[in-house]
Amino acid sequence: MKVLVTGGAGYIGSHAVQRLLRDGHDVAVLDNLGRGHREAVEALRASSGKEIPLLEADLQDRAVIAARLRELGTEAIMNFAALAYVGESVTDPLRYYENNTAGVVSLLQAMQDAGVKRFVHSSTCATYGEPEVMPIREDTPQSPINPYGWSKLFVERVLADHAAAEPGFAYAALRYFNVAGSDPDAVIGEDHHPETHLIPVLLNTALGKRESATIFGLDYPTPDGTCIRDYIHVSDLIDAHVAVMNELDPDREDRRQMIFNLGTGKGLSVKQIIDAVKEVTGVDFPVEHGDRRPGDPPSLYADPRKIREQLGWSASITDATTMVRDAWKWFQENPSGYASQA
Ligand SMILES: NC(=O)c1ccc[n+]([C@@H]2O[C@H](COP(=O)([O-])OP(=O)(O)OC[C@H]3O[C@@H](n4cnc5c(N)ncnc54)[C@H](O)[C@@H]3O)[C@@H](O)[C@H]2O)c1
Ligand SMILES: O=c1ccn([C@@H]2O[C@H](COP(=O)(O)OP(=O)(O)O[C@H]3O[C@H](CO)[C@@H](O)[C@H](O)[C@H]3O)[C@@H](O)[C@H]2O)c(=O)[nH]1
Repeated sequence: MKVLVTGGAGYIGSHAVQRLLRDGHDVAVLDNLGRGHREAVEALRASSGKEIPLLEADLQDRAVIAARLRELGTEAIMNFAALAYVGESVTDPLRYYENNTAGVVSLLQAMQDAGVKRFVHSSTCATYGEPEVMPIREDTPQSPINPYGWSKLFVERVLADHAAAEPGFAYAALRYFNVAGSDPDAVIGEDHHPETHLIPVLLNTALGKRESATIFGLDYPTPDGTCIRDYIHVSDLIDAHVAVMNELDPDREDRRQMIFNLGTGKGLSVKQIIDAVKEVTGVDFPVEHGDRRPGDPPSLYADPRKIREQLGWSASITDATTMVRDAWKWFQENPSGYASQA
């Protein structure tokens, strides 16, 4: 298939590009490089020997994107482009609604202009907010607790309404839990600025780039007092995207709208992740005990049954050690991250 990957210069999107190329798809990238890395696309070009056209554009450049979609003959879009800092979304909500919500509306209009019918979208478990009952099912009520989560939930609504009005359109909204790990061959990796995600923060500490790491809260109602999350390896996450994209079919009622959680179903605590990072890196870095981070629910993990029952897909990696080991390889080989920092 001819696939456009938006946000393809970012962490998760670049892994999608890599996998789609390996599967023989014709892949192009759209990214405004605001938070992505040209070097990620260059590394993929070098390792694959493929050209990988990079369209440096914003989701809201409707006319430019529509023209490019026609030119490329694009058949499906995987959309990873978004701003994704919860704290920033609280201080600058309009930017999040403009980029993450209005941006996707504009992208859908460009798709409509160019007649592209298949859309796979990055949603998030942040759309559920703080559910009282675990595990989280797809029909668990969605009630975000920050503008980032709302900006993504609004897109789910836009997609449902658009699909209802346009029978030729098929989409998936995939609600990711905590994405972790990276390409085991370390061609590409995870490089956010600033970095706030637990595993890369710990790896930076193991590398000596930070003096210590901090556990945000040890008084949660969990077995070891630290927060529990559902970590899914980025390779598994992308595997699910490919499975879903292959099934999307505007002509089949049961394949026009697919909404799935993407997690392993297994909860891991912050302390368990720290133990895995210390074991994999062999570095006993200092860990401080800090206060709770506002807005962090004690425990979030998926019920991953729906995608297993409907598509036969489930995550193959459920242990923290493998996720950390793969991420660590890229960190060791690229201690300063990608060469030019976005
Ligand atoms: N990392 C996680 O654990 C996680 C969890 C749930 C959902 N998600 C979602 O997955 C997606 C990818 O996350 P990531 O961690 O790879 O983020 P990332 O910041 O590494 O990648 C996002 C990419 O999108 C690009 N981008 C952003 N807005 C754009 C716009 N308006 N036009 C063009 N390009 C734009 C950025 O330059 C960047 O390259 C996001 O939609 C995020 O909300 C991530
Ligand atoms: O230095 C740190 C960083 C994180 N944590 C804790 O580690 C857990 C995981 O935190 P983090 O890696 O920041 O992920 P989340 O806050 O769970 O959010 C991620 O996962 C969400 C979906 O689950 C996405 O929507 C967000 O974009 C993404 O940042 C949380 O309990 C944090 O309190 C620490 O204790 N210390």
